[in-house]
Amino acid sequence: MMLTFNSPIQIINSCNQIPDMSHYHEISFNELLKINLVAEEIKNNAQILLVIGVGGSFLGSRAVIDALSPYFDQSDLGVKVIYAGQNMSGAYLNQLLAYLHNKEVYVNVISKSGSTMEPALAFRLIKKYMEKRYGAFSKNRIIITTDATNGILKQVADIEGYRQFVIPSNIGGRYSVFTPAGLLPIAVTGVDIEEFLNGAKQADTDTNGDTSNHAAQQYAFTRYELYKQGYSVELLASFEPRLSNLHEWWKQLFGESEGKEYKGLYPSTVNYSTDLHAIGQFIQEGSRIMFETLIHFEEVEADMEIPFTIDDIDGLNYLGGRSMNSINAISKDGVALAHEEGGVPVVKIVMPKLDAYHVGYLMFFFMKACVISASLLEVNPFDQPGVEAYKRKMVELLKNEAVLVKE
Ligand SMILES: O=P(O)(O)OC[C@H]1O[C@H](O)[C@H](O)[C@@H](O)[C@@H]1O
Repeated sequence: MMLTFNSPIQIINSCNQIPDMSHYHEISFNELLKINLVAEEIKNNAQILLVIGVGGSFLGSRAVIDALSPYFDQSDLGVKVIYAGQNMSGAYLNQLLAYLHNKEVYVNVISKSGSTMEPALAFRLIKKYMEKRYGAFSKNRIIITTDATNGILKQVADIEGYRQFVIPSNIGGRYSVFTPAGLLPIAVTGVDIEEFLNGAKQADTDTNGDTSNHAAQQYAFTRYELYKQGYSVELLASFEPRLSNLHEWWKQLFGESEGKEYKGLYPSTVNYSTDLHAIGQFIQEGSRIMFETLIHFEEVEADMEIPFTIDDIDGLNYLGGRSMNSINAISKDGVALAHEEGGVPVVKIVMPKLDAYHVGYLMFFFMKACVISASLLEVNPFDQPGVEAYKRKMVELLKNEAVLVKE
């Protein structure tokens, strides 16, 4: 991994208290074996794995699956992972049931607390659907990933006798992609989860040491310095469209970890080059509130070469013989130069290859940088009191309404 800064920030201090984060990626041999066995069973018996979860309980697996899957469905691809419980749309659930109709289905309900409204409601509906469709065998097709002892979902799983995976109690949702919450859905799509974990482990090793000036520390300090200079938005950008859900995962990670006590950078994201033709104008010449973090993977599989044509009617023969990825890489450099000139500081994160190992590396790097960054802001990276407030208000409103309807 290479981290470069177009406007280098001098890092004077180093962070002395980076907590040990090895438990975020360490998993026992038996647990890994169990995940791989269940993933194999799902692959052999289903076309669809329906993941029911929201926030940290689905953003991580969706990010990795999307980043490492082909763009277009392939008939021989095996199991397709789809999601529910990440919104409150009745139309979504209605159409989901119709979509599942003639496909073999497994369900993985993922909720750390076991009580989040969106997945709980979706599961109530899907449980009924699975029982109607598979009868007593539905028990084999529903897998629960939750806390080891707490929560309603844990109770339901025990009562119904569903198979269970544990999200360790000391790992919060947005940091849980290297636990069974992320690993089971990822494994089902055929991604090598051991390689994914190896990447995380290496990132952890590379960013350890109290005073060393490693990449996670540099990134965190740069963000902090820019924040102090009045840049209030960080724009995460990448050049491979299938990374757009990695952006969504990053958004939750940094947004929920830092946005509290009226502090924090607002995490925003763009996909290039698509968004250059939509929001590029604002970035170049709009309010000077943002800096940009560009992610680039040097090697992406299945590249294409630009063909020569005899007439060169479109005038593009000067690019003939070049690969699309190499042009994409130049566009990244062009973006960085133009935005820098327009007053947008640019941080570049360059990864050698888009594969399980490097995606694991990058995600762990971000997790570590996020914890350091929150400590610079002096906020707790592991809680989300603001979200709890929304949940309480919603339940209050729903309960009041229920009383009114009864009266
Ligand atoms: O896994 P769960 O307990 O259902 O939580 C799912 C999500 O719920 C809330 O929105 C929290 O703010 C998130 O941090 C969490 O990831």
